[in-house]
Amino acid sequence: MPTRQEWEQKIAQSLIAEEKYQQLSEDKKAEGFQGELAFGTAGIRGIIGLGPNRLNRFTVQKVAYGLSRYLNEIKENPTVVIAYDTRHLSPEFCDEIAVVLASNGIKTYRYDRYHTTPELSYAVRHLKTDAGVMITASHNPPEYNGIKIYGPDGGQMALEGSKKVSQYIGQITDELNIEVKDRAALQQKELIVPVPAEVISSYKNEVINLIKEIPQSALTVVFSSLHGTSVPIVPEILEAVGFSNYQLVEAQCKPDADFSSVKSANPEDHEAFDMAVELGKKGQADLLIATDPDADRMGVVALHDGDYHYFNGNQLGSLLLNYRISQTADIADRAAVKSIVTSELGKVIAEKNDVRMFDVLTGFKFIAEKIAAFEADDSYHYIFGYEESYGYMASPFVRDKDAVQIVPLIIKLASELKNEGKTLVDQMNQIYVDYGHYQEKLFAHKFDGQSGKDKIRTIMQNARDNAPAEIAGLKVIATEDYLKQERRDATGTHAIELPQADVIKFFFEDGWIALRPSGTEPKIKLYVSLITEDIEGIAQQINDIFFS
Ligand SMILES: O=P(O)(O)OC[C@H]1O[C@H](O)[C@H](O)[C@@H](O)[C@@H]1O
Ligand SMILES: [Mg+2]
Repeated sequence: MPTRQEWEQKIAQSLIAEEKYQQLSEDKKAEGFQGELAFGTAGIRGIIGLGPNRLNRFTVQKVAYGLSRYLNEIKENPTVVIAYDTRHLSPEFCDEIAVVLASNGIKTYRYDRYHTTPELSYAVRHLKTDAGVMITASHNPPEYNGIKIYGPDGGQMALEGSKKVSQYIGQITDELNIEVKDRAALQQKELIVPVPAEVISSYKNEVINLIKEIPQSALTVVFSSLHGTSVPIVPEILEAVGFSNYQLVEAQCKPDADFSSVKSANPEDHEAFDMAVELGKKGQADLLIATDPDADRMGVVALHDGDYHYFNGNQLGSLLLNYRISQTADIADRAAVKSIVTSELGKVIAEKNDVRMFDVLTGFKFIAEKIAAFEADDSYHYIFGYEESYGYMASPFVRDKDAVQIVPLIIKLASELKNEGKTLVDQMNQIYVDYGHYQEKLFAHKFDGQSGKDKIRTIMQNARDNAPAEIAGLKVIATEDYLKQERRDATGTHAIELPQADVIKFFFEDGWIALRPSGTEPKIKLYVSLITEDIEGIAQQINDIFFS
């Protein structure tokens, strides 16, 4: 493996600005050489910088070369489609990946401007390529970028495939000298070609076909792309389905790799809505909607009794699931899919409406796998999938979470409610009455660097070794350890039929908590899902037990 000195001698070819690198502290420089980038929940994600543990031209070429080795092993003349978001170096990384793939004989389609992650998922399916690549770090801070890799179904590559790609990447010993051919010659040979325009229009038509028409109402909306990829495509679709009562947060709807107007371009964070709230208040807008930079996550804030109410991902998922159930009443054998750390409320709603709810591990790739399984044995009709992390998918013309199809869907629901004199908050309260007052709270504790990784590991180990019989006064009636793949309850020990994952769940009479290290950010997460009137109080007590 190249030494740090060899890396520093080639900084001019790394796409990393030398003066920026020289301004870093020695510790920060050294972190770039501690370890290597690896697959997480959603592809490979890392800080842009110099070294094998950073995103730069050489590590991006290495991932591309590993992918090309994998694809050439499994397929004659494989093809790939690549898209990129509005982050730093996304277009440049897209170029580098296209050249490496094409240099290894792989025909590569690439978009010529930024596009959303759901459009990439769709392009894989529409062009029938063998893989897809999306250059993005999704909701992560601006100093990150990343590579999401997709399989032929348009879902993020499943564990088995990503393991093989990782093995090929690991076999590359000299990432500073990966051979590539001349880009112009590759384009000449049509080994690098633009994504046909009809792929873009065909995706939009699929969304329009899902939504049909948004009923006229007095509903008004403020929308923000948080400097990401969802503008112009979301406004174009809203106009196409007859909705023009929206205003864009203009300053935020311009691509900006520094996400300058927000502390974090993540709709999970309430501050991401600050400018939307300011604009919304001027005209008493009913809904404030924001998507994350690659437009696979959506957050919503609703005006109710004169105040703006922030929904969490579980609540939005429950509202949308309930809506999809009402929209698909004529379909038999319906199924919905959620992650194991997503609220129980969705399961109660589904099963009380004769819809089967399936639980999968965190990661939309597992929802995509479930849809593929339903199609393979024609067992169920998928109507909705979601995760508490603000990711939803209604119609499976894509196989990843898709904020572009969900924004018009939530507007359509809100518009229908508006005509009944109701808000999304009224609808949420009705769901609580009908199915149970499930409340959720998420604590995400950030621990950076290697010491942070060690601390997270200790917390998880401690929770396993000292599995409590009671937590904050709640009796533990069952424990699920997804690393051991076993559930323990009063009836004994049972196997968990899901792949291994570093997650522990403690169950109570009225809900559960889960502990899980994040796979996209240096965080450990505590998820609380309980029927309670005081989620803040009980959740804080539980958090203090594990994190004080
Ligand atoms: O909790 P994490 O591992 O950070 O993942 C949180 C979310 O990150 C990404 O958005 C993935 O696409 C989601 O599937 C996942 O739920
Ligand atoms: Mg995202």
